[in-house]
Amino acid sequence: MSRETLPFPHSSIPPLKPYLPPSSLSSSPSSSHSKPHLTLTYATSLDAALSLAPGVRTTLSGPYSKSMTHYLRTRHDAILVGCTTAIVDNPALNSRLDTITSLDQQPRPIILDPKGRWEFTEDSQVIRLAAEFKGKGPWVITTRGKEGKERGELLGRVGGKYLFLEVGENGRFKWGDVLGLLEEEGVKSVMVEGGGEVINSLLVEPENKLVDSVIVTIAPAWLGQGGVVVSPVRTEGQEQLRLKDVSWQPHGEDVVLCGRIFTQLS
Ligand SMILES: NC(=O)C1=CN([C@@H]2O[C@H](COP(=O)(O)OP(=O)(O)OC[C@H]3O[C@@H](n4cnc5c(N)ncnc54)[C@H](O)[C@@H]3O)[C@@H](O)[C@H]2O)C=CC1
Ligand SMILES: Nc1nc(O)c(N)c(N[C@@H]2O[C@H](COP(=O)(O)O)[C@@H](O)[C@H]2O)n1
Repeated sequence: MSRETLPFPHSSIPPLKPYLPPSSLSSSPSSSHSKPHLTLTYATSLDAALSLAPGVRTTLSGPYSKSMTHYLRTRHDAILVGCTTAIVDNPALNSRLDTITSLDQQPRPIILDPKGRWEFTEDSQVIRLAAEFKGKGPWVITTRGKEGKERGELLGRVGGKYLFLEVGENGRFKWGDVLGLLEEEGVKSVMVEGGGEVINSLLVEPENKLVDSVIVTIAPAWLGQGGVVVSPVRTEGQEQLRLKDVSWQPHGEDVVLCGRIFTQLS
């Protein structure tokens, strides 16, 4: 798997700015007690697919939008994915921009793993990169009793840790609880990258007050049926879920769509 460095995407930055957390958020310890800024960001095909199939890592972004995503990673305190993504993609979850000079510029990887399914080892990308100081040690959010002792020690050795939450009846964490926990841990901004279950569960949150901005890379490809798709369950009243304050920017062959969520009656 290629782990090349990526060029800093100078021209992408001005149009992204309105959708990003203020740069002072990360560094200011005094701006206390507000929910972390949440940016929902992912790459999709023309038929709303994130990947060809549930267990398949699929490249959608071209080089220009990929650099943009890696810039986004530097602009957030944390980057969050579901455990299936961690298991099947073995992601790095760091920023590989050629301008990175210190670990402070890297986001904290956060993995939602309520059942302790992610069997990471020292060979897992995110662990290896943390050991090499090319990324921060991951925080794994799980439920009490699902953590592993040896894995906890491994996390500790690379600067990561387990965090604990209770799940609701659906076996998932409440997003408000996840953000509350991250706020307690001093996280002021988080980019949620996926996968499908994470994104779809976030998009059906009542009134969608948790997502501050949405940045989606749309690649000029259809993946066909059977893929992991972004398609949230419609809520009572058949509301459309739409974006407002929308902007579109071409990035090579891809388009990057930015906006903020609002709901509208059909
Ligand atoms: N194109 C893109 O930008 C991205 C693509 N992907 C792709 O998505 C696929 C994986 O997506 P999915 O199978 O939908 O899995 P997922 O990555 O969303 O993980 C699902 C698991 O995360 C946990 N989870 C999710 N929401 C939770 C919540 N609210 N509370 C507690 N735990 C929660 C659960 O254990 C659940 O089984 C992979 O094929 C991956 O390659 C993943 C990220 C981005
Ligand atoms: N922006 C974007 N474009 C794609 O084409 C993708 N497949 C993804 N996937 C997400 O990025 C993670 C991989 O990150 P690393 O390159 O390993 O750091 C993957 O796990 C998905 O979250 N994203």
